Amino acid sequence: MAEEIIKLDDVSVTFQQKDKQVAAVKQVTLHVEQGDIYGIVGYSGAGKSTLVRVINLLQIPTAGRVEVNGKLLYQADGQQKKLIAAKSLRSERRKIGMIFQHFNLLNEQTIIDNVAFALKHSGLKEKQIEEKSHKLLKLVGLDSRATSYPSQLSGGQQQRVAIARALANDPEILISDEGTSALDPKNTIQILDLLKDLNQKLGLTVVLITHEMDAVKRIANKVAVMDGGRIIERGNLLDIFTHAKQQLTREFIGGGSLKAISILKKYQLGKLSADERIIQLTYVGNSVSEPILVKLYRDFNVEANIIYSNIEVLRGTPVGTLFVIIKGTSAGRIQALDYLQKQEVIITEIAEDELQEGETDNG
Ligand SMILES: Nc1ncnc2c1ncn2[C@@H]1O[C@H](COP(=O)(O)OP(=O)(O)OP(=O)(O)O)[C@@H](O)[C@H]1O
Repeated sequence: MAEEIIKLDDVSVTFQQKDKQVAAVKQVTLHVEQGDIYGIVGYSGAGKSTLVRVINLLQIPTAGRVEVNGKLLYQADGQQKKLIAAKSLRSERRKIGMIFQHFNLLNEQTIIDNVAFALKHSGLKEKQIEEKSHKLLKLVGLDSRATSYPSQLSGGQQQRVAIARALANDPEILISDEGTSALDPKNTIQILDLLKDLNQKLGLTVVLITHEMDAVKRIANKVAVMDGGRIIERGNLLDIFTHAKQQLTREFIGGGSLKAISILKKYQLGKLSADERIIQLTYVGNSVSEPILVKLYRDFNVEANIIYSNIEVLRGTPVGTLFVIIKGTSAGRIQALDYLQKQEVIITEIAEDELQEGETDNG
């Protein structure tokens, strides 16, 4: 197991507003391993920004423990609160880069000066700062625009500059707080791919806050879903994708399971006879579908009717989902599932009550 570079334990953040308290983060424990691209998704107001601001103590928690890069930054034991000294905090913060939705560049300064600005307190000489700034701009593919001003660049290019600036002090961690939310789809993909590239090239740990699951599907290896200040579900991307337990997680994942369940409900396909079951088959990489289902019939006398099929790409790997009704004797069905498991197909049985309560209409 890689080293845990971010350890938030039992962290709560409560804001005091005029006449009420807002519990933005409630007893959240989140451990991020070095080299992770950890996606944190949730609707607006779920507490994502507040939680990640705790990582570099831009937000001091009300309770809990914060350890980053092996250093204890904050700990609250009852009324006793321990906060790292201001000077050490400044130096620890340099190891944590951050990018935001609105880039936050200095508009009256050139691109290179925007990057150089972050090196002001680095102890480097002017010449070295200039060299390093060029190197950083090269890393994000923008060295040729060094003397341009932010307004002369596209949104995607401006975010690249912000990334170069965030990397100026060679951080171990990069936090992206909705870093692609203001970008069009093409620029979003380019920025996400750049983050993945930096993760691989530099071993940079990335914490990716977003309300767009597609961003997470493209680059994250782990994901946590936040709702009402809590993490309601977490895990590695494929597990969450194939075994989401919470309805909200399924809403975020979208695609496969929600659509299939809505079709099953709409056409009342969930009303099964005693020898039928609905199963979800998920397979990674290689294609399954027809030949395997034919084999179920031939070898185990189990019929399989496809209700819904879908392919998604997770971190560059195609992942197929099939919803099928299988029909056969109990023994035949057991053999069939056993066979599918041996083909490395992930099997999830869909409980009938999931298909009967309430209505979903997701297309
Ligand atoms: N400085 C603050 N003072 C008072 N309440 C705050 C403050 N910052 C955030 N909140 C409240 O805390 C809750 C969580 O906000 P937060 O910004 O962390 O959510 P989020 O999931 O990041 O959503 P968004 O994407 O809209 O920023 C919200 O109810 C918000 O109004």
